[in-house]
Amino acid sequence: MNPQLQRLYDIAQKPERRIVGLMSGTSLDGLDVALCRITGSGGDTHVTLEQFTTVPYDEPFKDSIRAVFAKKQIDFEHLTLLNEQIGTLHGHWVTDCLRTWNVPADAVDLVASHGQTVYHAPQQQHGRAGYPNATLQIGDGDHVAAAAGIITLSDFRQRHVAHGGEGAPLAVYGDYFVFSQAGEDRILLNMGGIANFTYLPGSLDAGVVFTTDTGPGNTLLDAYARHYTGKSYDENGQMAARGHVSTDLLAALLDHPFFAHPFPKTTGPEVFNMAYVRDAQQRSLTTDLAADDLMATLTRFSAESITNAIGQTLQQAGIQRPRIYMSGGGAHNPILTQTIARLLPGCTFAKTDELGIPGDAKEAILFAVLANEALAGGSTNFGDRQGVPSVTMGKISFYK
Ligand SMILES: Nc1ncnc2c1ncn2[C@@H]1O[C@H](COP(=O)(O)OP(=O)(O)OP(=O)(O)O)[C@@H](O)[C@H]1O
Ligand SMILES: CC(=O)N[C@H]1[C@@H]2OC[C@@H](O2)[C@@H](O)[C@@H]1O[C@H](C)C(=O)O
Repeated sequence: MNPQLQRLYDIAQKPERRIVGLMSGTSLDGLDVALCRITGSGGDTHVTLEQFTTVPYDEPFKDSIRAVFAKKQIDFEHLTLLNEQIGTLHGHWVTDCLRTWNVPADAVDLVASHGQTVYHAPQQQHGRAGYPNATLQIGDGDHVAAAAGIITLSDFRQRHVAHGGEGAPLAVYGDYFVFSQAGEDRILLNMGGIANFTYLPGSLDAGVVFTTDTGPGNTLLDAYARHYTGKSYDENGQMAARGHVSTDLLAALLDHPFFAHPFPKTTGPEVFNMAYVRDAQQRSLTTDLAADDLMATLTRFSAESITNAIGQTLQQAGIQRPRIYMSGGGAHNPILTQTIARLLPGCTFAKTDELGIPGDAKEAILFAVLANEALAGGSTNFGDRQGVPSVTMGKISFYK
């Protein structure tokens, strides 16, 4: 037998696994690296976060990714080169982090690598007859494994798509396994570039767990902060706080087929980008809006699209007063979080940090949990519903 197969078999049988989760999201701020200790699987999963850091991307690297990111037309050679380069870099950064943390590579069982989404194309978005849901992540897992010297699971989204999903949100699985609490209806709201949420019933019934993207989180705020100030985001919502919301522009921003499409649904910067905002400004005759007013309106747009989606879900499911746990970079934006709280007066709010998981680390931890489930779990039945197929995910790369 291939000794690596034996190693994989042994890892699957261990009472406790050490897994490094890697996530690079739509904000392109850097690679989130979470060293996790995981016991159990499925509803018995228990995660201890041992170490966490974000390896920041420098500007040339961000620009290099932006050249192929969420664009219909790109330089295909550049995409091909990036697939290998990102995998190798991510693998080396794992090695660097482990060295900093004084953890030898052979004390780690697995790397769980999300890669970099470069194009997300659910059917409801591309609308092309005869083509399925599709999504593309690059940063090849074989390169991560070879550079880190650790067995790697990667490319998690494809099996979700192969079983009828849109390839996202995947957080629902980790959220259900790690954060479900008997007796408390919970919403786990993640505000990254794109926002999404998971509804976790206090009944713990996997068959009614629900998830969807809601639209933009920070992606438009970041794009315009960069445009106006050269900084990568509107720190603490300072610009938005100075501005006034344009109700005309807000109405135009909310007037898009994505928001009318039934749940669950996913999206990305392929739709929510500066061209989207410019189009809404033209339709609402607000092209000369001041920078602060535009930021205030875009922040309100993110908040309102999030709360509309949560509000509709609560109504449909007959849920009264859930507790909402926020995570992702948007949870650091007080204008965004205060607006959300104002728009959902029946709910109580906290951060996932209160549950022992730092909000900035949550998505990287999620992929460690998915890798754990691929090896040691797989028996949870989420029912035969769109959006949460009952599958495990991740492709295996040996390191030699
Ligand atoms: N202090 C802050 N004030 C305002 N915004 C902040 C602050 N800190 C972080 N952010 C926002 O959070 C973003 C990073 O969020 P995060 O790391 O969750 O995104 P991501 O993982 O790339 O996204 P996705 O979940 O879409 O993949 C920043 O680009 C910024 O918009
Ligand atoms: C295709 C893709 O990469 N989608 C991301 C993105 O970022 C947030 C939102 O859109 C979410 O659907 C997803 O990531 C998280 C980790 C998820 O799958 O749950």
